Amino acid sequence: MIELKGISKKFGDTQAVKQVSFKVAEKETLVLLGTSGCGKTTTLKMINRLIEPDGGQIFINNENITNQDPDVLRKGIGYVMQNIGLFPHYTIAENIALVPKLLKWDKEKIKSRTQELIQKLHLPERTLAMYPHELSGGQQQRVGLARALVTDPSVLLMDEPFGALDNVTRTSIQKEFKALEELKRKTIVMVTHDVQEAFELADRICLMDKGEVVQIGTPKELLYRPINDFARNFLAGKRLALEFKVINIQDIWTYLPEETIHKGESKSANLSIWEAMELLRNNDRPELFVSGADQAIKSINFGQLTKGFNQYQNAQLHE
Ligand SMILES: Nc1ncnc2c1ncn2[C@@H]1O[C@H](COP(=O)(O)OP(=O)(O)OP(=O)(O)O)[C@@H](O)[C@H]1O
Repeated sequence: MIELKGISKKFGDTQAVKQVSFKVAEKETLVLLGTSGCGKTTTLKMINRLIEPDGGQIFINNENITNQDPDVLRKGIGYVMQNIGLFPHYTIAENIALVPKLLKWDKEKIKSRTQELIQKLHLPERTLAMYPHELSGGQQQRVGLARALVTDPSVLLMDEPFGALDNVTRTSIQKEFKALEELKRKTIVMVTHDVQEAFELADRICLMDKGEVVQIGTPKELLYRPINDFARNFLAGKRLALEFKVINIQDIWTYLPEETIHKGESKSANLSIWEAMELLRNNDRPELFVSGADQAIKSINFGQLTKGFNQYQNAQLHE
């Protein structure tokens, strides 16, 4: 659990962070979202004391971090830096082994954990002997993640972890990231300026502006209950795409046709509207069978899907 209470930081005359407070529950992913310069990175770096706040308090697992030795604190927190930050003159294996060596792990333990991680992150074995510049951006990003995960810390801080990637690589790594079991056990604070990415990966989003928190809430809360014009305008232009990603079949269940009997294969109602549309687009048949709570099955076609979604959307906006 991470808790920030009234955290502030000034650089000269610039109030980079002003009275920021939030709580991140165990195993939750909180995404700090906002335009460039709004104080996201400064906030993140205060959690591992790379920057010291001028005021306020930070607790990790109920312990005030100012009472901890910063080096010990940092060794216990995984950190994925902006622009990856691998050491250019160290091999990939050496880059991953940095913190385990500081913690005096024996060679065998480092080797077996490194092997485990590169498999999970789909990095070819031969990359271990290579240097960062010999790897693609996507591969470097995976190494950055491996380095942050190697000691299995319960807390992970990620600063624009996919920022250096082109759109296609970015989308595929985001998907893998979401599916990685190891990350589901972690309490994560992640920084991004990319709205789509925030909505894809966050349990809750902390929207920031000019060093202050504007709104903290689930993706659905930000979409349907924006607290002010800034929050509303921040999502403008991307609303529909975000709704397709955030809303799933279970959400619109009551607006879909009656249940049916079907013995064959069916898809889970956890499918997002977007995923359901993709499946329907690539389906041989015009309908898709989805199974909701209590194993109830519904058959939906494209028209029924969009109608159900529109009804759900109207209900949200007029609630
Ligand atoms: N070391 C520093 N010295 C002086 N000013 C700084 C320093 N670090 C950050 N700032 C200023 O503090 C403000 C917040 O910066 P910060 O890097 O936290 O924003 P950000 O939201 O992470 O932006 P970006 O996405 O561009 O990294 C900015 O105005 C920035 O110029």
